[in-house]
Amino acid sequence: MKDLLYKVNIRELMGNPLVEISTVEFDSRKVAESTLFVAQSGTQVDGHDFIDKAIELGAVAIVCEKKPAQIQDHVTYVVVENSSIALGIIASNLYGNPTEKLKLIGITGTNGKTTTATLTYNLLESLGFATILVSTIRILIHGKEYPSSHTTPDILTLNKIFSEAVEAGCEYAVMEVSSHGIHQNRIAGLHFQVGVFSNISHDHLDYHKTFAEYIKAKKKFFDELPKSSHSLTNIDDKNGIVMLQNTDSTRHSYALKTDADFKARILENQFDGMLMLLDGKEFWTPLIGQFNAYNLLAVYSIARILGFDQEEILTSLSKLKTVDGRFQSIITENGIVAIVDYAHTPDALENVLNTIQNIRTRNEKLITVVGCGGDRDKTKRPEMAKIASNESDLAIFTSDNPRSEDPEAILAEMEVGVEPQNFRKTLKITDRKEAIKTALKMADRGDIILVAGKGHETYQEIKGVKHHFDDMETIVELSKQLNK
Ligand SMILES: CC(=O)N[C@H]1[C@@H](OP(=O)(O)OP(=O)(O)OC[C@H]2O[C@@H](n3ccc(=O)[nH]c3=O)[C@H](O)[C@@H]2O)O[C@H](CO)[C@@H](O)[C@@H]1O[C@H](C)C(=O)N[C@@H](C)C(=O)N[C@H](CCC(=O)O)C(=O)O
Ligand SMILES: Nc1ncnc2c1ncn2[C@@H]1O[C@H](COP(=O)(O)OP(=O)(O)OP(=O)(O)O)[C@@H](O)[C@H]1O
Ligand SMILES: N[C@H](CCC[C@H](N)C(=O)O)C(=O)O
Ligand SMILES: [Mg+2]
Repeated sequence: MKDLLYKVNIRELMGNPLVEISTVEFDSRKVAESTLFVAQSGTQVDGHDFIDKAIELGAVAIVCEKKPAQIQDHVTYVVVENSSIALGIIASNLYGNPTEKLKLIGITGTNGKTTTATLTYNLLESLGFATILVSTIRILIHGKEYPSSHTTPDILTLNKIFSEAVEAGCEYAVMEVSSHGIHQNRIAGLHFQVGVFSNISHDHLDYHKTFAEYIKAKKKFFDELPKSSHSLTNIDDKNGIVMLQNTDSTRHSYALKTDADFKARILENQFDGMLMLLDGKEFWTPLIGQFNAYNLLAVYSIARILGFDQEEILTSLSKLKTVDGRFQSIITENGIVAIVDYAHTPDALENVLNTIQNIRTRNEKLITVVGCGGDRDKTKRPEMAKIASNESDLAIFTSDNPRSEDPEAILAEMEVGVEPQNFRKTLKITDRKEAIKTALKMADRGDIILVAGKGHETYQEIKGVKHHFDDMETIVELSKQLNK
């Protein structure tokens, strides 16, 4: 117990500090013999209410913020100011402080985290360095895949997988840092070498309540970076400079539109790739769209900050392919261009549609199939419907993951955003497969179908139940069936 508490800010300790601990848990349902249980207050319940339950199941030590009314003699109690921060330090001690042995890069921002993190991982691996990736889609330890349940997992899981990465010989670690993760101290105690900010726009206001609070959550990540680390920000974003205002780390910037430490420009943008001028050098990439120019520039800047050579980075970077469900496209037998993209925020949807607008000839139809997730920020709904109907020749509104909500009610909230002149350009088809089928039926050779919102996801959650669903798979299957 004493070893686990090293560097924890203790207010009061009752009982034996030398008690033998077998494992640490923050969920009473997972407690077994000799567990140290950390009670945290949450968004649904308060972990302090489960202290007795944890002791019943075998907990021998408790870390908490409030001293329980009933103290049990055989149990050690440690009162701290903030138990989720204490949990971060304990988790790191438990697993031998793995992030001190890795060069850890954390990426935050509303959009582009998965893309930037995955491309950074792919770049480092292709440069010959064993790396771990922690992302929304998957966790990869030097090529070995593990499932991922959150964008930023809890701090015990993080330390566990980082310690496995150290064992597997990894030198670098790349992870997505979500605003929920920062706010809930899921990254407490991690030793970051580089912190990256991509952008901030409308999302998660159901959780953070105001945009100012959302910005504050993201900024906290940079405020807490140590002096020895580096921070990198996109200064084309209105809040890019704000993020680094109070950081002790060494600051770096990137931009397409303004002067910055790392600069790039798009020279040509087509459906099969982009020609860019990156830090003064011409460079071809199969990735598409301005948002990917930002992502690639961020990856390049990270690699430069880590000390890699420009030529070496560009050679490997130009070989990197798109990330699953991020502007993933196919051309069907009959020449329809179908694009699957994870755009699930107004900003992302606008970016993807603008990218398509910039490349298309306008002799073809653009059909967008899109929905909005249930139990998530409701203010996104009318905005996304407005953007889709404005920018497309036809917008089909359908279900994303309704979760516990009524799918029809979500669609009704989306439709509020459609401007009167666009009414005739919209359709509402609740069943996502039917919606995709209709889009395919209405498309002819050369037309473009964008299926947005679910990207790589392989399920659809309706009334709390997850069913198998894969946008790309559905498109391929239906286009064959319909001879399209
Ligand atoms: C709203 C939210 O973020 N919730 C996360 C949070 O749970 P919570 O604080 O609400 O937990 P709670 O249910 O109130 O319980 C409080 C405490 O009591 C404990 N407890 C609870 C019940 C019990 O019987 N015994 C017990 O000990 C819990 O373990 C917890 O420590 O902490 C949990 C453990 O880390 C997370 O699994 C959980 O994620 C939920 C499932 C979730 O859906 N989160 C999403 C919104 C999320 O985090 N998304 C971001 C990405 C967003 C993005 O950028 O797009 C992510 O990083 O994935
Ligand atoms: N740099 C960017 N700026 C704006 N939009 C982007 C950017 N990169 C990607 N997008 C758009 O946002 C979508 C999500 O991208 P990505 O999965 O990389 O973001 P994320 O930040 O990981 O999202 P999440 O928070 O859901 O994990 C993409 O499918 C694309 O439409
Ligand atoms: N990480 C995001 C993903 C949203 C993806 C979208 N398909 C949805 O289900 O709303 C969230 O949990 O808000
Ligand atoms: Mg992500």
